[in-house]
Amino acid sequence: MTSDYVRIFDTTLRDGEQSPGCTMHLHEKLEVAKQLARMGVDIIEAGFPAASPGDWEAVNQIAKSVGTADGPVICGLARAVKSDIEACATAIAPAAKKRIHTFLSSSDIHIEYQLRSTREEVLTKTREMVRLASSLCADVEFSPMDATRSDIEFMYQMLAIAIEEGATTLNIPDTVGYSTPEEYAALLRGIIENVPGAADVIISTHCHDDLGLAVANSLAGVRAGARQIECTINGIGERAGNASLEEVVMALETRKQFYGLSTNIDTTQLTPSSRLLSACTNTQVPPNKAVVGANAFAHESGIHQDGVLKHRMTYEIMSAESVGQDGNALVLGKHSGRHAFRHRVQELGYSFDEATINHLFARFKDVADRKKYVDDRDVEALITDEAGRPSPVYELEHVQFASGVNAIPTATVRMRGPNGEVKIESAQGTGPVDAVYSAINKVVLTPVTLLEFAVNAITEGIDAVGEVSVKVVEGKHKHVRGVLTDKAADAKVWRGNGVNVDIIVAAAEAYVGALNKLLKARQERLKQETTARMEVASAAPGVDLFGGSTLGRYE
Ligand SMILES: CC(=O)SCCNC(=O)CCNC(=O)[C@H](O)C(C)(C)COP(=O)(O)OP(=O)(O)OC[C@H]1O[C@@H](n2cnc3c(N)ncnc32)[C@H](O)[C@@H]1OP(=O)(O)O
Ligand SMILES: CC(C)C(=O)C(=O)O
Repeated sequence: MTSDYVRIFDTTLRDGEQSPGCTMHLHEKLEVAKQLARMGVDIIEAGFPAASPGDWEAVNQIAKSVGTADGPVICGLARAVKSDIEACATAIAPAAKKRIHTFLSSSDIHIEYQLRSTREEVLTKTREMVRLASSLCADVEFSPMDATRSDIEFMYQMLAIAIEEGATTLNIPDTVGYSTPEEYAALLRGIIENVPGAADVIISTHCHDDLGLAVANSLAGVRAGARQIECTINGIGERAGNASLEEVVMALETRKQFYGLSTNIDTTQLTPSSRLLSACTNTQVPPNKAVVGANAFAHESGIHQDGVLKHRMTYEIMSAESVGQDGNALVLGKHSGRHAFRHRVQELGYSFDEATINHLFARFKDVADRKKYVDDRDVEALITDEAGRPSPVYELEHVQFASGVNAIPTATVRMRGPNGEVKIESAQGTGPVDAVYSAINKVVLTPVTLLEFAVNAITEGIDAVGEVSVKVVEGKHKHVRGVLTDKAADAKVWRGNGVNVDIIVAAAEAYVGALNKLLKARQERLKQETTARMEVASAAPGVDLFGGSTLGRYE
């Protein structure tokens, strides 16, 4: 039975629940079933009623509350066993549209070892049990379990019997995920061509992912004429799982011209469904999971980000919004480029000239080299740090330090001074920060008092960016917990901030920042004093113009 419509048969609540650790409580199964209905699946396989009273109850509740006339078909699974089929029939009874799905192995390995039976007995059982199911429900699906490892002629016989006894859907399971797309397509074509009546029933795919081919096999199946795909949210299921619903649906949707097929799925419900299931089963969706993974629409590398900023479709084949994700994301990291960085800075509400962007970008790369994720707070921290920084008197070009248990904390700094001169100094200290500050003091030669030193982690995690803020005053003074106690109590306090993944480097940057502000202010003061003296000198020749303190004295 071919048309251009593919039924989506969701088995999250049956095969999906067979995933180790994915068992759900009744209320969770109900919630998931409601979401599946909202999303527009055609059939919900709600469980295996004979498995336990709890599963019977879950199937029955779903049949009652989700199996409405305009809702999905509610299906239950049953072995080719009378009591299983009867339990299934009673469980699904309240649904407006219902289906019994019964199965029996067709492969010799299953028949001989698992069923401890014979081909003849299996054919008889198929006839009796499909007949029973059909007597209880008009809509019957039959699966020859382990179809892809079965003798093909024998399976044809089994399927023909199932059709004769009323099966309306033939599901062809690749139970152990053994098939390849070409083989699976050939298998389905063979069934449609060779099994009497097969062209008049719905052929269905049910593929497992043991070789990572479940989605590819399912798609090959619909190319070969299948019009039902059995699949699960997030691809959960026995062992490596089933074909993932979101992947098959989006493959059909995105490649509509190629497949020429449609489904009833509201694709914007894919991510909400994935998240609901994830919460109910307490399992994380891998970030790189197609369609619903956190990284499915995240671009980290500069070339891709630049492309996406210029035109989304350069690197996206579907939109994040079309599958219910919040939107795409340009994730800043060490592979990012200037375009993405500038874009993020603008998104954060800042605008800078090209030179500043380039400077910020260089600092960002430095952070990104040492940090796995650079988030908005990191970028904001860099911007704030940059904005509060006057053009430096001293530039900290290099800082290195050594510290440890029973080690003498030692630091070396290389700094460029106001006239472009480079100075290198080393010092020891009580700890690495003290050693770095002592080395900086040896370069700057400006007596100061450190009033406050505070460390703050701006972002979380072991690779977080740290911020150090310091307060200094000019000269050597006494203070108690940052409050000056001597005659300089009203001295101007200079603040500095440093932001870096390395807290010692952040401390060095903060200190140099505060010193620069102090020295800059003094330069300004001196300039004003000089201008005033010049004016006096031109009015009274012979006066000593530079009798007071000078910046040069400290250098
Ligand atoms: C590929 C699939 O996903 S198939 C579905 C798998 N899902 C499940 O098994 C979940 C629900 N299952 C259960 O709760 C239990 O297995 C039950 C209630 C169905 C059966 O439990 P038990 O009676 O204790 O049997 P157990 O599970 O140990 O063994 C399975 C029996 O079913 C038989 N069996 C397996 N498949 C079928 C079948 N399609 N039709 C008839 N009998 C079958 C086995 O041969 C075995 O029979 P045996 O006891 O005569 O040796
Ligand atoms: C019951 C059948 C359809 C099954 O789950 C399988 O064979 O994998």
